[in-house]
Amino acid sequence: MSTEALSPSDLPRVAVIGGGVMGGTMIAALRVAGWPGESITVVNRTAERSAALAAEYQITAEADPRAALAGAGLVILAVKPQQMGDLLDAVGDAVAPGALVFTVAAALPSSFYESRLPAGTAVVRAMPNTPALVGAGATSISAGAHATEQHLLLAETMLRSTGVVVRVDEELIDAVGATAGSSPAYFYAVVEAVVEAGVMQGLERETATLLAQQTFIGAARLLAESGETPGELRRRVSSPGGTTLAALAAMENAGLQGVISAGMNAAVHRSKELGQQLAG
Ligand SMILES: NC(=O)C1=CN([C@@H]2O[C@H](COP(=O)(O)OP(=O)(O)OC[C@H]3O[C@@H](n4cnc5c(N)ncnc54)[C@H](O)[C@@H]3O)[C@@H](O)[C@H]2O)C=CC1
Ligand SMILES: O=C(O)[C@@H]1CCC=N1
Repeated sequence: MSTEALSPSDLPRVAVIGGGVMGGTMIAALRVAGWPGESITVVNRTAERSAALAAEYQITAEADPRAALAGAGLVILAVKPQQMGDLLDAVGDAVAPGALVFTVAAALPSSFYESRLPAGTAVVRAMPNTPALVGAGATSISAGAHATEQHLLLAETMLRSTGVVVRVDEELIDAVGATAGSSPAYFYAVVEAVVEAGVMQGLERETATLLAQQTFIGAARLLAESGETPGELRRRVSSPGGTTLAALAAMENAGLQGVISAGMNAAVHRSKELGQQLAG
């Protein structure tokens, strides 16, 4: 399965099981990467969502996961970790010989899949994030026991339109989840907090929202396009004896770094806890 040389007609048929936020994002990635719509089948618990994805991406919606899995060389699993065991117990035996199983679920180790799939099935675990939908994602991939370089290349081919992709050892995937998978939510929470504080300082909510959103988008673009470190860009905002240093000192006194570390520790802890609970 060499991916660099694959033409669209050679790309494996794909079954996407779970068409929610991340399943939809992966379908978008496949289409941008060149997979023809007719080679992609989505199975979702609610038929309305499958039909909406089928219409948006010109793919096939299927109610029966076994029918979708038949002949699929790439299987994308995008259900919640709590839903994965039941799914694999019900249809894992229908995964075609030689297929790559690509999973985006947090918490569950590749051994969880390998023990529920036909012997020797290749598994690649990914930890994507929602900005993948706009080509600005940050995703890690990790090989399971039977996944080869060719399988990782296939995963990278699929993800190439989604932003940055890094390979990590599976033992680090919980750290990636805390750093990248969950991070968009921290960011949105900070934007919300800045808007609330701006309103408390007297701004109209609409004005505070416009200013905060544009500022964060602009700051992110400057970080991406200037080539400077976050520290250097922070210093350029912080005039000696000025307002920004007063704000940053007050935030640090209130425990900014500690709050972020505590949040990320909680994300890693929850992932390990969930993995242990579900793996039994
Ligand atoms: N949302 C995010 O930012 C990220 C999510 N993930 C992972 O992606 C996975 C999916 O998460 P979301 O897309 O956010 O959840 P979601 O709830 O939006 O999507 C899950 C979908 O799976 C469907 N589903 C459940 N059981 C099914 C079954 N047996 N057969 C077919 N469809 C079934 C549900 O109807 C739902 O549409 C999770 O395992 C999560 O850990 C990973 C990284 C980031
Ligand atoms: O919240 C979650 O469990 C998933 C994994 C990373 C982002 N969303």
